[in-house]
Amino acid sequence: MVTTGPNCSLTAGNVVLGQTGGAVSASPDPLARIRNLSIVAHVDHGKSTLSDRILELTGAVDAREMREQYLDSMDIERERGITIKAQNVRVGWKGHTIHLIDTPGHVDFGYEVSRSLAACEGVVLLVDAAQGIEAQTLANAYQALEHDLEIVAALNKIDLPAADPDRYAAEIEKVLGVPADEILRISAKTGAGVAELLDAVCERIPPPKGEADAPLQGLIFDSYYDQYRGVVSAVRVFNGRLGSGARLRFMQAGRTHDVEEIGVRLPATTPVASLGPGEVGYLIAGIKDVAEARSGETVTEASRPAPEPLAGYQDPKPMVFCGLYPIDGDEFAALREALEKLRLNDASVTYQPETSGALGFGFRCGFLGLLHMEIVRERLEREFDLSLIATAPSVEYRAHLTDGGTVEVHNPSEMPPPQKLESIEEPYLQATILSPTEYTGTLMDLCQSRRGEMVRMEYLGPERLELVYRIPLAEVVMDFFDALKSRTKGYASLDYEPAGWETAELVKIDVLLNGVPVDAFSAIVHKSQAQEYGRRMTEKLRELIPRQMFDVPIQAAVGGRIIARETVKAKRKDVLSKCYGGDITRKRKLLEKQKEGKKRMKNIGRVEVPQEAFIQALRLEE
Ligand SMILES: Nc1nc2c(ncn2[C@@H]2O[C@H](COP(=O)(O)OP(=O)(O)OP(=O)(O)O)[C@@H](O)[C@H]2O)c(=O)[nH]1
Repeated sequence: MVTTGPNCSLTAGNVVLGQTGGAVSASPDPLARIRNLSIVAHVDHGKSTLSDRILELTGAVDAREMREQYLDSMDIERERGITIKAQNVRVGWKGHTIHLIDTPGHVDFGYEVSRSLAACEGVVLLVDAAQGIEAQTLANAYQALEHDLEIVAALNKIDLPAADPDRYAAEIEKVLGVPADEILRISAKTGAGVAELLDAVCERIPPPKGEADAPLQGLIFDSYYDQYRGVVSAVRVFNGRLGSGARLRFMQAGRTHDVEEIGVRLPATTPVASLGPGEVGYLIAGIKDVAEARSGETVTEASRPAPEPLAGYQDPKPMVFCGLYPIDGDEFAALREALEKLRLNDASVTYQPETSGALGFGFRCGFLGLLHMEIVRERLEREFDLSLIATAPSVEYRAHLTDGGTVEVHNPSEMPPPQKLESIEEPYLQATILSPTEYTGTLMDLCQSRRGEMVRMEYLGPERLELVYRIPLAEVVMDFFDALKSRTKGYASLDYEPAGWETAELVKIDVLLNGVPVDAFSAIVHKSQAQEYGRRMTEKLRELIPRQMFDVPIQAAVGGRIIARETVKAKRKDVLSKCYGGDITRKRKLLEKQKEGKKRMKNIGRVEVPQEAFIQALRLEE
């Protein structure tokens, strides 16, 4: 398993790391030798690999026991090779104590990135030496600058034959203003240059500032639920001292809790008596719900509270919604229980019960983004052993009514009828795309076909381009990312941030089977795309719905007007006609099978629709 570094001992509440480690309490200025930093990088540029190498090099984890990507602990993270939950660990390097704060790499978790950065004085900006700057590199660099952090830039993967560090160092200098000769060159895989990187971190990133005697102000920047300990939060102390016996006030949630344990990760969790200014560790305070200890919370002492919380708290708001239904209707209670448990760990998921004529009882769930949605669904299926149908993802709309009221619409069924509607607003994003210049035309085409408006176009070098578009979120949640990748052979990268609301001409489409609307297939789309959506959905359903004893019309309608129609022709033969009379056991088997299949049929407008048809049809966008 894990060792806690060479000569690790506990003194006076602070962890002192010997040999390579730095003593937080031994120095005259306890803050001078602390460095708090985060490694930020575009996805796959090697952040986790570098974290692993640093753990190994500083002796925090024994090389023999090193698992790949030590800090990514969730199964799904490991399989997908992405980091979802921020982790943080304390290591020692040449007399310094370094807190390494691991930030999530995906845009869906942007707010968590921002909170993690608020706990740091600097970042290591890692760039793949064979690919150069990508969209998230820019987003990360801008965020670091916004938080006023020192940027230590490093080109990674210099061991690759395709690496061209000189070229990309020049690119970084031009685009981000970091002098090329200050950019480190490393290989997180072989370990080359990693020691020099740690030296540069200690030299260039400033130590934290803070008042030990002031009232306590600690920033919670991550929380997860542990089934034995309750909520475990990552905390960075800014002022005062967080002591193990304290009664804490969570300033935003307005709750008081007693500290059960505080400690640091080396990376093994190691309790300490207190954490002083500039220090990073974990906090357990008998909390049962992560919503009470969200990222961005400020903790202070109940007996001597700080006059105000630290800046910048924000409630994460779901951006993407979908209905989740158990394939087996009997699993509804199990799904509710699973969602309750999952939410203890992930306060950003929202859910409320809903009923669908076609799919039965389920929940309308809200997510931070598409990847978040996929992860939650996968965790529900995997960790709670459920089989689920998800309806097409949608965004939140604001419907302004003729009587002056406003309704938030998370589901096509909540859309007010056209005669009551004054206008509808939809959420927009500012999307930044980085791509080789040869794809400029096809990318502009794509953005325009998704109702995007160009904000800016800039050359980052002779062969690379930055495109910035304002684009409706609804257009991005569908399959924008896949389309972007396939049109550019995977070379373009995307980052985005919320950019307000705009009025749009949106309509609700209903899909009718034999004259009966099927709520699961309703959608809100832009007027210009209604025809296309209707045509595709009806065509797809014609293929998926088995023939019945009569003709089945499939129609798409907008406010009572039919915009597309297909027909499933009546069948002529029944199943038994295949069995030329003779073999009775075979006939029986066939009838049994048919009965089995029927159990999984839904009856809509006298039409028998197999469960599978719903699943397939809802995959329309893939
Ligand atoms: N050749 C080579 N490959 C590397 C190096 N560093 C990382 N890789 C590989 O690059 C891939 C991505 O590395 P990760 O460390 O998972 O990247 P990441 O930035 O943590 O990715 P996310 O957690 O998804 O943001 C993996 O296959 C690594 O083995 C390096 O220095 N050289």
